Amino acid sequence: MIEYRNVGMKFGTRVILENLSLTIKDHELFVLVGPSGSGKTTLIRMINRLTIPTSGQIYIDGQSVNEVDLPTLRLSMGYVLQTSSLFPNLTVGENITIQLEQKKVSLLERRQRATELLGAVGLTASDFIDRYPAELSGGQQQRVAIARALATKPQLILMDESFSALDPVLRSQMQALLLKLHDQYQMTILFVTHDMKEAMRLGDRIGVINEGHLLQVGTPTEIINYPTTPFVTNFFASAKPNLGTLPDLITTLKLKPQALKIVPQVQTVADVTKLPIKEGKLSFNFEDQSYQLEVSELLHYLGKQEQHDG
Ligand SMILES: Nc1ncnc2c1ncn2[C@@H]1O[C@H](COP(=O)(O)OP(=O)(O)OP(=O)(O)O)[C@@H](O)[C@H]1O
Repeated sequence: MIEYRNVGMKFGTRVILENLSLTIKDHELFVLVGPSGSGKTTLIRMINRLTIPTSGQIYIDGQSVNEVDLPTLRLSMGYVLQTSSLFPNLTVGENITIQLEQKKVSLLERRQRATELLGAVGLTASDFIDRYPAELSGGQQQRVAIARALATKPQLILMDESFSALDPVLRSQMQALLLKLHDQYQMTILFVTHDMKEAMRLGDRIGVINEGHLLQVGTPTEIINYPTTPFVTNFFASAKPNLGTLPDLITTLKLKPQALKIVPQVQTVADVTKLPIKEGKLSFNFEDQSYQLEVSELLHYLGKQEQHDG
């Protein structure tokens, strides 16, 4: 469990964070979301002591991070940044296992672990293990960075805008990969992003931060349905379609009609009754994403379309 207790941060006379308290539970994927400059990076860096708060304390499992010896603290967690932080002079395999080398794990074991981790992040070990970072695409580099963060089987992974530099398709694939890895390894993940849609997709819980103030903490459903401030309402307004609502479906259908089996089926209101619907929702997968569509919305849309066509 990670606890921020009354944390404050000033740079000179500028107050960046004031009296912020937050608890992140074991095993959860917690997303800290907020606009640029709101204090997200400052907060995440306090956990591995890259930034020292000017007031308050951070605790991991009840122990202040200040009390842990720095190399031990950093070795105990993975850290994935926005752009590749791989060492250019080391191969992919060496990059992944660098912390294991520090822990004096044998070369054979390191090689085995790198092979296993490359598989976990969707890269064929025989193709990638001996390549250098410059020989990889941006997306592949981020996969390797994630593999490296997993190498010591940490209980905690910090991710700071880790997918922000990727194009939308790759970003979506990486989000799906992260959800899969989280499911598989059950580590605690603190993920920082300024993208509300990414927050909605990834977060077990989301913390919304603006100008150094934590405005609301809740599940994606709570945040969308019960925003407690106008800022949260407005910030998430554009995130709604990505939850699988109708505009999202329509965009998807128009782009790739052949990819969705339901396309030819749904032309009129009557067609909806023939679809496999559970508890008022139509579920389907498309490009690694799961969509759930409220049937009432679909009917509403089709009703409008029929009127329009008529
Ligand atoms: N070393 C520093 N010295 C002075 N001001 C700083 C320093 N680091 C961060 N800040 C300021 O603190 C505020 C919060 O920065 P931070 O990087 O935490 O925001 P952020 O939410 O992560 O933004 P972004 O999404 O753009 O990375 C910003 O106004 C920034 O200018």
